[in-house]
Formats: sequence, structure tokens, C-alpha cells
Amino acid sequence: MTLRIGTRGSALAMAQTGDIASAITAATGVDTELVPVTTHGDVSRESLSSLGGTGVFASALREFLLRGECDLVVHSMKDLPTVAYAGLRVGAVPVRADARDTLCARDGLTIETLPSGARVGTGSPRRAAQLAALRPDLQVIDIRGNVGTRLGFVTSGELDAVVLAAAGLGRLGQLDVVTEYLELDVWPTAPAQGALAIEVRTEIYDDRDGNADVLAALEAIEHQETRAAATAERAVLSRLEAGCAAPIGASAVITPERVSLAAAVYAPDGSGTLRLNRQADFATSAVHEIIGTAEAVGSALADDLLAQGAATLAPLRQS
Ligand SMILES: NCc1[nH]cc(CCC(=O)O)c1CC(=O)O
Repeated sequence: MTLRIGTRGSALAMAQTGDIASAITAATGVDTELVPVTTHGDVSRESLSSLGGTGVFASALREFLLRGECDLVVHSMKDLPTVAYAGLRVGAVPVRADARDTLCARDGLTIETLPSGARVGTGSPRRAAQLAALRPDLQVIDIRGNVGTRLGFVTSGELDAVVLAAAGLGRLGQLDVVTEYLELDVWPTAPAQGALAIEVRTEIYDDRDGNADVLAALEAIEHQETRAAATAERAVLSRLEAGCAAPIGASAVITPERVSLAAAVYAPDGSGTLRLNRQADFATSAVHEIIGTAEAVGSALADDLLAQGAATLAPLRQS
């Protein structure tokens, strides 16, 4: 039997799905095959919000999985809407890559040393707001395209820098272009950035014998701390009813004893930031206790943010 793994066709998606396929085969001996699916989000150059924002990348993959054309699909978890999708479940969350953003600038420049008026590219409202908050004298340029296209704007001289996720650059073997790692305590990133979500049809859990290979693969790559951290961070988004493009950063740290979560909401123009923390101790080390506590701390932190005016600071529901 060969496990068919659905993936987007971009270089980044193929690289991360290839990593998952190798991990599954190494742990279980099961053969895997990558099945690329082209999504409208991949081919269009329209802005994400005009495409319908949240979920443009995920829905084609999800339909493909529901039709039974593959056994599991790999998503970048930060691009996956928080709302459940009928018939599907996140069957595994593998170990997280670096959650930080990076600055990739010409001439070794950093956020601090970029000259006034420098042109910095990003398509993310969160990154645009963070740039504006730290350096209101920079020009933020709205860009689209995959990682290679974005880096090309810097090599061509069209931009002085771009902000990109360390995880994506790492998976592509391109961390050599990074000129600064932006630390999570000053620059929290998108909920679940650096994490992947492996989605499966819920029906496979009703026939465990018939789906033993898929279930073994899921179990082999599951990483509980990553699932807990991603759950806490995504609970903030979900409680705020915010989309993946909302100007929100969140960063959770999981220890055996507790979950510590920090979240920030930004005014789009950088004129204001609301930053709060919360932590909660795990009563037991049971998986459901850890995941339940992580979810609860994320919801509670979102309530704190709302109570302190998050919804007037930023357009949360715009996707
Ligand atoms: N929004 C695009 C996207 N979706 C996932 C990643 C890579 C990082 C990750 O896997 O979290 C990227 C590129 C980027 O943000 O630089």
C-alpha cells in the first residue's frame, strides 16, 4: 500500500510535504507518494482579501481529500482556517519549525539599521503593522508571490528588504539570505507559524483496521507540545473570530507544567499595539487536559484583548 499525500504545488509546499513523507516512511516503513493540487490562491495575483482571504489555499486541498483522491493532506497550519471543516480532522501536528519571522535585506541591514524611507515588502497586515510600529519612517510595500518571487524583489534592487518566515526559508534551504531573526517577544508571529497540520477524513477513525497504515503514520509524526502551542495560539484567533490576515501575533511556550501565551493586536498603521500574556498550569499530564487547557488559555486571552479594546484597535474580522 502507498499513502497518497496531497499538497500544494509550490516549492515550499512540496518541500514541507516531502519532509513529512520521509518522516512517515522512516518511522513506519510505509511507502508514500506526493500528489500536487493547484489552488486558485497559487495561480492568482489578486490580493488575498479579494480572493476571499481565509482558506483560499486550504479549500482545494480539502475538497481533494474529501473526494478520496488522497489519504492525507499537508497544510501550513497558519494558513488553515480555525473553523472545523465537515468530514475532516487534523490527524497529526508534527514538530514545529522555527516560529520566528526574519528580515531578508540587502547589505546585511537590520530593522534598526535600514535607512529612513527604505522600501520593505510584505503582503501581511500583521507584518506591515509591526514594521510601522517599530519604524514609522519605513515604506511598507504590499507584495505577493511565493518565497522565491519575494526574495527576487531584494536581489533586483526593487526593495531594500522583505519579511519572511524562518520556517519557510529553512524548509527551502535558503536561510543564508536572512539578515536578522526577529525575536518572538518583540515580534510575535502568526498563530501556529512554523507548524504543519496533517488533515485526514474523519471516517478513517470508524474503521481502524482498514486504515491502520494511515493511523500509524499519523501517530508516528504527532508532536504533542506543538499541537498544544498551536491550539493555544489558534484559540486566540478563533475567539476573536479573526482570519489568517488579521494583524494579530501569538506565541505560546509549553513546558511539562504549564502553557504560557503572549498575544498582540496591532493597529494596521502601527499607531497602537495591545499586548497581553496569560498562563495556566496543567492539572494532569493527560493529552486532553493539555490540549483543553491550551485552548482555554487562548480563549481567555482573547477575551482579555477584547475587554481592552482589541476590536477598536484593529479590523479583526476582515480576512
Ligand atoms: N503566508 C504564506 C506562508 N504560509 C506558510 C509559510 C511558511 C511558514 C510556515 O510554515 O508557517 C508562508 C511564507 C511566509 O510567511 O513567509
